[in-house]
Amino acid sequence: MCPSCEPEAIANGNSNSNGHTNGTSNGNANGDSNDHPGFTAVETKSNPHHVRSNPYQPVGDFLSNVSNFKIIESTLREGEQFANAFFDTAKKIEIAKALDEFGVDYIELTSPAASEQSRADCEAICKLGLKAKILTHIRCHMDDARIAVQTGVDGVDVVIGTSSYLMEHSHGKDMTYITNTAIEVINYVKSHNIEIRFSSEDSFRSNLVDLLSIYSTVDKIGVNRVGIADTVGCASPRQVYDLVRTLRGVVSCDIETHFHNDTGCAIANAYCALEAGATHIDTSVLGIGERNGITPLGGLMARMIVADREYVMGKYKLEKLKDIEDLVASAVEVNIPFNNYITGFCAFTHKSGIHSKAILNNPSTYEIINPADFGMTRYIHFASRITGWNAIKSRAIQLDMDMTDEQYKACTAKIKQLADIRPINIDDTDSIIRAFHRSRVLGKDVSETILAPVAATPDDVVV
Ligand SMILES: CC(=O)SCCNC(=O)CCNC(=O)[C@H](O)C(C)(C)COP(=O)(O)OP(=O)(O)OC[C@H]1O[C@@H](n2cnc3c(N)ncnc32)[C@H](O)[C@@H]1OP(=O)(O)O
Ligand SMILES: O=C(O)CCC(=O)C(=O)O
Ligand SMILES: [Zn+2]
Repeated sequence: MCPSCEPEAIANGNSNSNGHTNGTSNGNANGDSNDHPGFTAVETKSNPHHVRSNPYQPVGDFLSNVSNFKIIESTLREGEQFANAFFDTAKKIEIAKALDEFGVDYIELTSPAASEQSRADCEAICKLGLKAKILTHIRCHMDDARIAVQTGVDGVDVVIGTSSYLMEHSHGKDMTYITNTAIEVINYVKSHNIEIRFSSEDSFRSNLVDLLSIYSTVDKIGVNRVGIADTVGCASPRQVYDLVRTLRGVVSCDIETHFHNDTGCAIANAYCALEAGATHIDTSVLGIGERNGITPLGGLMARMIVADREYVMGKYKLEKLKDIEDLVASAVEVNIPFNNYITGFCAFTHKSGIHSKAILNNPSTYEIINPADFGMTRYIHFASRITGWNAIKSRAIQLDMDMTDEQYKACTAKIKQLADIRPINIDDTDSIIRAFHRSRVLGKDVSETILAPVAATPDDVVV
């Protein structure tokens, strides 16, 4: 974050120019994605948000788990499948501890069959004594199962593809073989008193009868969970709802769901799965995973806090989200996207005059999420041609420059005059406010030194 955007610095009017010319930076190669040039942290008249009855509140449904779900955090499994990911042992431990502190229910780790170091890391994380249960993710194969149960994990997630694509081109096995092997692997893992989940890879391109038949079989032999996976990201929320609701009527065990984001539905699909009765959602930090990844932890939190704030706030340490995202972003060498849920640099920045005025009166007007719930700050952007006088008034008051409403409006017109010529920043706006206040309110001469930095040409700004 740039020094000029520190809330304290802004609140006492000591903002510094950082050389940026506008407030629409969307991050750069230096990881400098949190700049807020021209923005100001604001105290609003009503902060925190008003709680009003919400006409879009989830429809009451006794099968819905929108207010009672668990997170299987897979940054250390699915996330390791992200193109840029390499986590050494120390980094895996740091991430596992951070996720545990955040409050995720499960942490899923790469198969110990993947490599000797993967196995050793799995053992090391199991020995940390975290509150979260530790899972590892294996193929539906006895060789993998034998290694997994020796690692000290609390549970094993078994997966095998059931779509014709995968049965033909990946493992080459038919449903009879899959069912028999699944039964053998499940019974073996269960005999070690370890949690067991059975999942069909590529569920949404699998035959529905095949799916329900194998889930019913594994449910009867006592799996803890079955999993539905949208491996290629093809499912729509409605398809998810239908499949999960159907499955809910077939099995009595928990239902885990896993959604890839190829078509941008990963969060919506997770939400619909919960509405339909799924119990567990797979996430990864920033959504990292194969291709463009899966349901992001932060995005899921954003969605769920709107549905049931009390449940989410009571269970997860939301103020730790940004640190976890920074940790993972740096480990895999990416920037946090400018439009990231909750933590993107402009997630709580209000720019247009109409929005800013209403936000200053009551943040619920244009915010569905209270940034303070995540330890984040709300900003008003007040350095552009679309800034209104209410925003300028709030900035002037922060700077201790009281004026009449007519003067604020005239001052705003001066700011717009310059902003029509070139992008302006926080210093430009502040200089105009100061110069305007000095000349119009205090009746003093405005020296060139005050006007110089703000003017595109000496005649641009005349107060
Ligand atoms: C959709 C997902 O994300 S599933 C999870 C993906 N995770 C991983 O792949 C974990 C990391 N993987 C690895 O390290 C390796 O792939 C290993 C160790 C698992 C296997 O490595 P290799 O033996 O070299 O095989 P390779 O990776 O080339 O091919 C996968 C093998 O698993 C088999 N296979 C694939 N999926 C499954 C499955 N779900 N259950 C059982 N076998 C499977 C394939 O038939 C193939 O076997 P074969 O070519 O030896 O007959
Ligand atoms: O095990 C699962 O349920 C999901 C596996 C996976 O990553 C996928 O299918 O995309
Ligand atoms: Zn996946």
